[in-house]
Amino acid sequence: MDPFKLLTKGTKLSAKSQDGRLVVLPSAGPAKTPQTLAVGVIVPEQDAITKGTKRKRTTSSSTEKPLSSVPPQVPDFFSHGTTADVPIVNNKAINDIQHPGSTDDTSELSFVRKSEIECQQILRRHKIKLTLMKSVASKKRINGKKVEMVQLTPQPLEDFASLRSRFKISKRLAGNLVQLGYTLPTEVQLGAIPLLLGNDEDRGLHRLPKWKNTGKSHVDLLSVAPTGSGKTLAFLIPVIQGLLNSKHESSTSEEANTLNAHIKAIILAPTHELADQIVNESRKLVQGTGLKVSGMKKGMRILIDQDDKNSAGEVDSIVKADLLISTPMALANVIASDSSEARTVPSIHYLVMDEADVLLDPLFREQTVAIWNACTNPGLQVSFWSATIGASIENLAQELIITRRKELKIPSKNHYILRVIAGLKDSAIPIVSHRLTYAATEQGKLLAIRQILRPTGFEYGHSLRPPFLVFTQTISRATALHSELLYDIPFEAGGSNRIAVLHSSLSDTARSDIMTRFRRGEIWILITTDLLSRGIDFRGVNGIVNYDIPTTSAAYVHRAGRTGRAGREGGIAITLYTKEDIPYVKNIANVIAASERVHGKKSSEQAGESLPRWLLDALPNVSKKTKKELKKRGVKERAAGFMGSSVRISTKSGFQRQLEDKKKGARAASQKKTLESEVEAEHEQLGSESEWGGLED
Ligand SMILES: Nc1ncnc2c1ncn2[C@@H]1O[C@H](COP(=O)(O)OP(=O)(O)OP(=O)(O)O)[C@@H](O)[C@H]1O
Repeated sequence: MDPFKLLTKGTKLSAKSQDGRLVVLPSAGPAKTPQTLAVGVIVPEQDAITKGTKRKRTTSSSTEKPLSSVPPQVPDFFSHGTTADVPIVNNKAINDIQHPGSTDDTSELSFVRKSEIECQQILRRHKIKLTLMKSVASKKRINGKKVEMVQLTPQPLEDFASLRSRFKISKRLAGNLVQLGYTLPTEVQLGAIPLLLGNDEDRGLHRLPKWKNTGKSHVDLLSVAPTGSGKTLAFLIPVIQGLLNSKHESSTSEEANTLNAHIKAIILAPTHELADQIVNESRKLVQGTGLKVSGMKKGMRILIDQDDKNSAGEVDSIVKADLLISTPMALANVIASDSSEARTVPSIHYLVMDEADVLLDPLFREQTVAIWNACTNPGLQVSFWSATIGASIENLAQELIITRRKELKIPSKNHYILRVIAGLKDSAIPIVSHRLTYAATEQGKLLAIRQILRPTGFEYGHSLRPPFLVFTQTISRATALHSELLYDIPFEAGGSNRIAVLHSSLSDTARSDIMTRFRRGEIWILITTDLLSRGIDFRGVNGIVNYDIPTTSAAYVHRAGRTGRAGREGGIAITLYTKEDIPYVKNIANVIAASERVHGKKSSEQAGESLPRWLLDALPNVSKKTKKELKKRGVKERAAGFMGSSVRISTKSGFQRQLEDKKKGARAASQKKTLESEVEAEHEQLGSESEWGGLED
């Protein structure tokens, strides 16, 4: 049966294949656990999480129930925090958290610290590594020796319920987490939240030689964790709790009104789409807390000048929010264009950089650093988050932290730069099935994508079902591919309405309209550029197609990471490559091989994957120079402005095109000839008419 026809009838797909077998639907289905890296972990069942009863010992692979026992699942494409994705939660627990005093207060629960060995075991099982970074460690000269990096053992966060008992987070925030269905932290949350919310003992800093207990040390954090592993929540919980603490403190001081008009935290993200998504996530978490979250919009101002105050001493025209989320460009422009002399935002206590490697890439670096420099508060905590942070970006981040502190004369005593890594650094998500497919030519790629759209011998779990994303190298290629595929979806399945193109040349309104329609499931195939490759969380996306190869391995990691979110299995990442791509494709093959090794597939041939050992060996290595050029310009034959026809997106072959051009030329010539002869005839007629002289009265 045509999958499109099936989907138009509604989203209530039966989980049975044609032969009547029960099948696991791809990543649109609910995740068993958001923890994707753990081995031999005790995974509490949902009931056990909320009722505190049954526990089950299992491994990540053994958590899978046998196929026959998987209950039929209803794909709920793109649902965001709706019932299909949210585990069953205990209403009593919500009530306890939201209505203090009505029953036992969870904050009364005492937290028992684990021994260092127990902590080490948990961290090892979850593949979490915490390091005190070189820049600070070497300065401290531990035991008189210059140390490169020091490994720390923090107290991990094992469940969200302990956020109240351990860190005394607000009842509202804890209640919102329960209501949104968050019970079990993902690996990055398990490792990073205690570092940001806790004290030196939680961070493991107290075990450092020469450590002096001066209360809570100041930490800045670099965090590297796989795509879809919940980094957003890992930075939002500590920031929101920090804002609530400072709101509570300032409400008792005289400056309360003025202080409350100031923004205290900034989150930077590279695209509007990602910034909007973080705004939405934050708003859900701050509900009922009294905190205000704002996304940066045109015409907003953030700096406070005395002139801005009206007669009542209130501040007009200034965005009144505790947390501001923006792209670097929008915010840097606002700061630069402000009329006040200082152009600093001293009220900022938290600066979060999501997709930090892009924000510190030359493309955005100037704006990002300008914003950072404007944050002059000595207590500023800065954190960097991404699935890929290379060594050069790590070093740059440390350098910038240290230089800023020196310039502002902030003492470095008790200041630490920490790094948390979940899983294998800079690698592609292992629960996704990665396929590298040779398509030979552009024509081959078109045929391949058409086959993906209309698969023959369709089988659940093997073919890529809509909804999915298709990535191209440039805007013009995205547009060309869209026009080419526009009528490929059968009319009964919604036809051309089901396929759309999204890129940065579209207006903001058009972009957000397409995003909404894709999230709602109205659009099934979204053709885009790298604009959507980072951070965007479409829960129900079944896979991605790299129509054009990504130009860096990091880009591959992020594009592939749009599927397999929060532990959802069954996602597919297909990369089509042509003969032009062969010199560059080894990068991607290496990332895939590393990811499959993480997933325990020792030999991909054995595992039946599409990346056999011989291919990996046969592909040429990519030189550093080529990598650089590729990053800058992409595959040059596909770059904007390249005139060659061999890489044009079109079903027609060059020969066919030539024939058509010839025919067109001949038709035009014959039309011209006809026109000329008609004109001539007309002239002749006019001539004869003039000779005739017309009728006389
Ligand atoms: N503890 C959790 N339990 C269940 N789901 C979670 C948990 N934490 C986050 N999620 C869900 O996981 C999905 C991915 O989260 P998020 O967008 O924060 O990932 P990310 O690590 O930032 O990914 P990327 O690197 O692609 O930006 C979201 O839908 C989020 O709601």
